[in-house]
Amino acid sequence: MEIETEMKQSRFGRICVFCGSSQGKKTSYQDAAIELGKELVSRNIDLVYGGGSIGLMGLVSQAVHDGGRHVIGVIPKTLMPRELTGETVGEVKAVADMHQRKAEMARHSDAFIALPGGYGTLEELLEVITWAQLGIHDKPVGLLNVDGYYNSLLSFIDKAVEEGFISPSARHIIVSAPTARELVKNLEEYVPCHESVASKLSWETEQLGYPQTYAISR
Ligand SMILES: CC(C)=CCNc1ncnc2c1ncn2[C@@H]1O[C@H](COP(=O)(O)O)[C@@H](O)[C@H]1O
Repeated sequence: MEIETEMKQSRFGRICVFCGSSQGKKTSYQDAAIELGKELVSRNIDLVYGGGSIGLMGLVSQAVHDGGRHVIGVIPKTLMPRELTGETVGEVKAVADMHQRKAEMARHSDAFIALPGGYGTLEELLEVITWAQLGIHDKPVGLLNVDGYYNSLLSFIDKAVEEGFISPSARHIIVSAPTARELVKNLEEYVPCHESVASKLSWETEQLGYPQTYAISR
């Protein structure tokens, strides 16, 4: 029988987490960030995130670090002073700006997960969904819908499908679940099925700075 602490096999080496630089008003958001960190640890997965110790970003990174997994914080030079974003646990990757930060976070990860957050989180989430739609990557994108926080976003996306602005196959890019355990399990089983407008290889150099021979997906 599988015991709770037993290490689960994962197809992912590293997952990038987008989340609020604030903690949110409900403790369930904070609990979910810690729970997600522990879920990654239990599956032997390392973390890539935006760096620093503020908000949910601090909670998830601390949980992964405390569990003994590697943490990479990708942080623009202008946000590096500790009084702005707090101390980053684990490895710090300094980048020139927010655009390079997102490319680096994507480049180093095998999947993406968004916890509750604000504009920054939404922007990061929608960008990796758009990149998946265009075929820049084929990495799974998960939404941790804690206490229905993202219900209205998911309804809006369904409306965009109904109104003909998002194709039904592109709707399936987003994998959502209410708990970290269910979400990571669903991401492990995810098979990309949307059609992309350009081959992955042709985008790798342009968007992610890869040489053509480098394989993004593991
Ligand atoms: C006032 C000040 C300098 C705050 C520092 N603020 C930040 N520090 C680190 N990452 C951030 C910050 N603001 C946005 N981000 C990025 O955007 C997301 C959080 O933005 P938000 O709180 O959801 O909108 C994170 O995933 C992170 O990658």
